[in-house]
Amino acid sequence: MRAERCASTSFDYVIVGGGPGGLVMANRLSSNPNTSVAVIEAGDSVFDDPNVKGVGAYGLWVGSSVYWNYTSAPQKYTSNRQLDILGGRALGGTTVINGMTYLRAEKEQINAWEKLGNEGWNWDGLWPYYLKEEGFHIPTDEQVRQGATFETEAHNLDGHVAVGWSSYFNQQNVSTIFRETSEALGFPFNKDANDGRMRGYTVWPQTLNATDDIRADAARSYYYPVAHSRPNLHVFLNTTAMRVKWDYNKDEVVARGVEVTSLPNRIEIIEAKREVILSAGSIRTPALLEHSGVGNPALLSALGINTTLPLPSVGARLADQPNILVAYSTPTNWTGYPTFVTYVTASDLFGSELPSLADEVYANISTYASTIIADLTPNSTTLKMVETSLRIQADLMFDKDSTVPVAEILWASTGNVLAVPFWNLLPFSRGEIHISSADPLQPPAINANFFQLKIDTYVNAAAAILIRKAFSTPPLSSHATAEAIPSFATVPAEAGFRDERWAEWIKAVYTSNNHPVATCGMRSRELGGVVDSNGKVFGTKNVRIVDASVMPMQISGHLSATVYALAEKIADGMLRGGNGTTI
Ligand SMILES: Cc1cc2nc3c(=O)[nH]c(=O)nc-3n(C[C@H](O)[C@H](O)[C@H](O)COP(=O)(O)OP(=O)(O)OC[C@H]3O[C@@H](n4cnc5c(N)ncnc54)[C@H](O)[C@@H]3O)c2cc1C
Repeated sequence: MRAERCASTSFDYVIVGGGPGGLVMANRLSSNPNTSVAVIEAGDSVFDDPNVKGVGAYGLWVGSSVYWNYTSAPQKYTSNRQLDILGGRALGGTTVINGMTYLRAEKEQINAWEKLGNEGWNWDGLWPYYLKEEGFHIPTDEQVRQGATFETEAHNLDGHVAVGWSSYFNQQNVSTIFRETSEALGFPFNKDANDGRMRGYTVWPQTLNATDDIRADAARSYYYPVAHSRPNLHVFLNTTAMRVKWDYNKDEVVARGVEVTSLPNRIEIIEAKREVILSAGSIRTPALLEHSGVGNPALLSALGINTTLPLPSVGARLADQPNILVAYSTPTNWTGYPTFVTYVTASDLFGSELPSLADEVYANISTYASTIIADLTPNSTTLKMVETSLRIQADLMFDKDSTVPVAEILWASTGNVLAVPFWNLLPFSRGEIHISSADPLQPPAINANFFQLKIDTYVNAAAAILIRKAFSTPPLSSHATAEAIPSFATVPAEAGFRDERWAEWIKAVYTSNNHPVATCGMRSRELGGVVDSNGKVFGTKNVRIVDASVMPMQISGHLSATVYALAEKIADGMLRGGNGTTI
């Protein structure tokens, strides 16, 4: 199936980016037949691409054109390493290449969004939209025997995104091993981590159609089901937005459309009668704003771009996660596709050392904020703004009763390897994404400043130590032959979480977890927000952002479930009127 080109170049809503954010908006806004909607997507349709749609083909898209293959800026805290940073480039966005993990967030993390000045953005406010997005497939009896569990109240059977377990899950045979090991270590079995409580050992579902093992990407979920019945919804494929074009009135800047390029040298304006909605993702949305003259005036003028709207926080305060792998050799040949994870809190990781570590973190918050600001483009934010959000994050992590997971330990088994990718879910380090050329077709500079702050290394080191403990705990211990990565020669058994040998190894091997957020954060203006609680860009009359870039803080879940939900909430606000109403 293909999305068609369209002769018209004027629509009520022009949406840039066909990922989960953009396609939820397209679907909901075009539900009114009198409202015309255009989606501009740089990539192609991958509806029939076997390397995308087949669940068993995961990763076969590597080397194809369905993704943006960025290289990060040199990471100055890790020997200037440059990392691969990926993003989907197709109708469906990054959901056409992602790992299909469906995991939402911890309640208190979403509640914290409200503390940043976003009225109504709390767990209870987002919950109906988590349900609305989901079309849950109840696991088969065989999948239940293999470990799949769920709480009925946490799921909806009728929504758009198919969520369930594939037939590859049936072939795995490790569920009880990981579960019993996690329980022996004191982690409770969590029947369903999608209900806002994530801690413990859990079995997660995936965004896939369980009947036929087909990936449920955003296009398959929100666009193709309505594509033929909505002549008012148009998708421009292989079309790249270059900048927003403006009209001016006295108080606010007004978008009149988007300048795009499609065929070589073919440049046109797609006009927006009501709104422009930017959904190009955490990496490209801030870049688009900057190419449109919205951002830090000093940065823009250095590139010869006139400032239409000074908004220095655009692109600032990027938060991403570092991904690391521990691996053990095993005599068994493991099969299937396990989906098991243990979510651990700071208390789980640091035990009796938690109070002193928490004291250390709180005592250093101002220093953390100063370090972050010193690494950002000058004047993008203030000490108070950064300190406020770091303190909220510290409270989430270090309260003695906190249930917020700070690390994800993902149990994978394949062939003769027991692999355990893991990551610090909530690093304190912050970076930025800014354009470095006046050419909108050039990618921006992406700099997460990984391991800017020592506390981030401690969390990863403590998680690695916990994984080692798991491999010496039955029943897992009886299946592991030797530690292959990092090996006890590289990091000796006695090394604690503050040991420099952990830090050295972690910094040498980590990759980006590809979960960038907060580059156009939803926060009050006083706290350096780029958008308000309706997704509206401050100072504009009719530009909204609806994608992962508005998430003001990192979450412990994987991002797509929350991007779908936040887009559903913003769309609902627009359709209901009130503050979310468009002009
Ligand atoms: C390798 C990888 C694995 C992941 N695994 C998981 C997982 O297992 N589970 C999970 O929940 N999340 C996962 N994620 C993250 C998740 O998929 C993304 O966070 C989510 O898709 C972000 O949605 P978005 O709408 O913000 O942007 P995107 O999904 O990135 O969509 C943005 C779209 O905008 C288009 N675009 C960009 N610039 C322009 C332009 N100038 N003009 C026109 N179009 C443009 C892009 O081509 C893209 O299609 C993973 C991410 C990666 C990279």
